[in-house]
Amino acid sequence: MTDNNLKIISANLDFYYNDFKALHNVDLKFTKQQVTALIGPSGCGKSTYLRCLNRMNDLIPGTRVDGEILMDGQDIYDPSVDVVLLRRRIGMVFQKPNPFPKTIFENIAYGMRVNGIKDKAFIESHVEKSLNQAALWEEVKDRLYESALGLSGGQQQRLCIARALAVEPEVLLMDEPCSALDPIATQKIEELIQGLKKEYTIIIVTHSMQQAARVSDVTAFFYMGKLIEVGDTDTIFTKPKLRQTEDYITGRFG
Ligand SMILES: Nc1ncnc2c1ncn2[C@@H]1O[C@H](COP(=O)(O)OP(=O)(O)OP(=O)(O)O)[C@@H](O)[C@H]1O
Repeated sequence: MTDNNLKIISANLDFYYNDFKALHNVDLKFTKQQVTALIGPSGCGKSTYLRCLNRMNDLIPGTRVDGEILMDGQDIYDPSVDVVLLRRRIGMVFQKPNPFPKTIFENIAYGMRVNGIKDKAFIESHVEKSLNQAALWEEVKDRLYESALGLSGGQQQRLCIARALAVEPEVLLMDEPCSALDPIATQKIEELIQGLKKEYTIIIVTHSMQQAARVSDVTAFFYMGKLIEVGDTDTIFTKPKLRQTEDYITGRFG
């Protein structure tokens, strides 16, 4: 694999909440147009690691990062980095759908407006494009000016994905995006992830082994703040190298 295929590299990454060291020396690489699943038992540091990738942890007082994270070869923790711009390039979808209490249209248009875009036709076409990308357009095209809060949970989560895509990110971070959804809505999101990976680098935290196996190309197993094993998803689930990984994926612990 050439370095051109690598989107993000973390090297020797340590992370602290005050004196508590939550991540130890994490070395991990993310390839373009691939889905990487982060798995591991509760409290192992999956979400902490995910939030390091777009500097969301900066918002938590008393936190500290050592080591480096490079995106396209550039250190995202360099003091010269514009964090707002960074988060535009690395979008995020959270556990619970969190639409704004605005219309469906405004939820998607919001990011463009914040970025100073005023051209009405441009905004309209991008709202449609983003909703299409998130496989939601057909369901909402006749109710764009109704409140987003009237959508079902699964629709709200797809709206949040559309909102993240509307500012044209390069990477999409998803922190247990299906945990609040029923199996049908979950299936829709999983299909969506498969489609989106053609254009984006996707990193997903999931508690579901089945979900990791279904949607990801690469799986990284974390335990107690350490990256234990990473590899092709098929290999991790059928022939993991380490006993700890095998015990977790077979349900013997966690
Ligand atoms: N804001 C915080 N302040 C202090 N400690 C925190 C904070 N957030 C997480 N931690 C601690 O850091 C460790 C890793 O937590 P994290 O939420 O990253 O794990 P996780 O693998 O995502 O867990 P889960 O699967 O339960 O969401 C845990 O010990 C947790 O208690």
